Amino acid sequence: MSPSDAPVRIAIAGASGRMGQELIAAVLQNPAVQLVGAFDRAGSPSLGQDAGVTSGQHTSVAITADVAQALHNAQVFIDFTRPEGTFQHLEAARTLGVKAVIGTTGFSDEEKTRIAEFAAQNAIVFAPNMSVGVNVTFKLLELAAKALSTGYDIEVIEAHHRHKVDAPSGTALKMGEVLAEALGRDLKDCAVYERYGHTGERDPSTIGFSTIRGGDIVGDHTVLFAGTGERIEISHKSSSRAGYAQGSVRAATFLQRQSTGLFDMFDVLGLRD
Ligand SMILES: NC(=O)C1=CN([C@@H]2O[C@H](COP(=O)(O)OP(=O)(O)OC[C@H]3O[C@@H](n4cnc5c(N)ncnc54)[C@H](OP(=O)(O)O)[C@@H]3O)[C@@H](O)[C@H]2O)C=CC1
Ligand SMILES: O=C(O)C1=N[C@H](C(=O)O)C[C@H](O)C1
Repeated sequence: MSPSDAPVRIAIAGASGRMGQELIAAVLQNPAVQLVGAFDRAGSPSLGQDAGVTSGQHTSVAITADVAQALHNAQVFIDFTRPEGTFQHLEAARTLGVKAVIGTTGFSDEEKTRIAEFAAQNAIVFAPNMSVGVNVTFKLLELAAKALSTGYDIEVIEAHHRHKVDAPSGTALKMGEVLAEALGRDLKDCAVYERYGHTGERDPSTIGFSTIRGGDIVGDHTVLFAGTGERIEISHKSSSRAGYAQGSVRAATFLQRQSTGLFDMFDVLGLRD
């Protein structure tokens, strides 16, 4: 086996989280990658457990709160945590030369700039949605927005589980950016995130966002183009988290061919124009 064929050595941040567990399962079943580290924050009840426990597998990797120890043998770490955690992990990874796949959402614009600065040293894939289907949906939205640029009001509607802490979802915001760019607008100027009371008539230049939170909804996104006498809806619905995890593993193997730079799933999937 040549070094380039060797499995990519992966560490998982937020190892006991919903995505952390899904990622560990995806890594354990994919021979192109190898689990070498799993970490979670201090105080997590999962510390010391075998990382494979939820997948029903025994691994030689125990979940630790020691980020440097979890990263020391890794080539890439995959982070689905919270923005403040992601930056702590990026700091540790910088000194060790470890690349990153970041799926965490809820970053401010200033924080996104900081991620780009980290990527100048070690390559990063950063995307609010790692599923192939959602990234293809972004392309469909671009096409639809260009074709329906006048006479159609655009609304982005998203629904997620009751535990989600950020709104609108990172995916919904990215959809807004794709739509605004296709229409030659700036999302900052045309997004409407709230409506209440006497709102006045709808401004046709706006892109509206609606957020639903409840139960165990994995992640639904719909963009509505509402015209006169017709409506077009483009929807993506996730029924499990497997697609996010498999996309993340694909992103980690993509990083094998990159030393520095900031990438997203369009780069990983070959969808960039
Ligand atoms: N890009 C994509 O495709 C997707 C992105 N996401 C995003 O991934 C993130 C995680 O989602 P999900 O797995 O559902 O969330 P969970 O809350 O289930 O998991 C988050 C994990 O990160 C840990 N964590 C929380 N805060 C910190 C911190 N400050 N430092 C270090 N670790 C921390 C949690 O530990 P503890 O339990 O102790 O709090 C937990 O282990 C969200 O931002 C979500 O939007 C989710 C799905 C797909
Ligand atoms: O928190 C989640 O669950 C999800 N978060 C991502 C987002 O904010 O877009 C991706 C997916 O929708 C699931």
